[in-house]
Amino acid sequence: MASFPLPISISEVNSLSDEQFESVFGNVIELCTDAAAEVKKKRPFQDVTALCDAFQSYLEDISLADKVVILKLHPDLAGRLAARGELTPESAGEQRAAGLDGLTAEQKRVMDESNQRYKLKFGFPFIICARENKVQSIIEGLQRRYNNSQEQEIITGIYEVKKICKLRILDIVKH
Ligand SMILES: NC(=O)N[C@H]1NC(=O)NC1=O
Repeated sequence: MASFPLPISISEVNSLSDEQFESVFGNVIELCTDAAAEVKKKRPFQDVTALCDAFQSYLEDISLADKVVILKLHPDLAGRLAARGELTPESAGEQRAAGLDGLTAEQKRVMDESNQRYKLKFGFPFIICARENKVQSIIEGLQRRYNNSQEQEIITGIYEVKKICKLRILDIVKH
């Protein structure tokens, strides 16, 4: 991670070395360092919106197969990695913000079963921007979206990844 205090200004973003840029933005899309490696080539950015747009374009322009790879990089919400304390700091903070670290036994059972069922149907985890939700809306979304088609869920999953990405960038860059 960065060896300087965050947040940083857009001009500081533009002055980072390639290596620093990849380190600072390497997890704005969960575990997807390729995105930062591509986006760094688009510098300079005029403002934080332009930087966010570049990551969003990356997510739009990749193939369907690569979109699925990105969805698969995400941890389950309130899943095994969370229980083991092995989430990335970003994901841990987001899951905490939604209240997922304080589930009742019944909520945990429903989450586990619904996550499992969803993953079995689609082949990738259920993804939602946790910071924009609370436990109840996450459980509802998980159950409602199970009825969607594969194609719809790839689109919706990537849409949620874009929201997660934007909030992570706004934690890093002054705006
Ligand atoms: N599965 C899933 O949605 N995970 C992600 N959501 C979020 O807000 N942070 C994550 O890691």
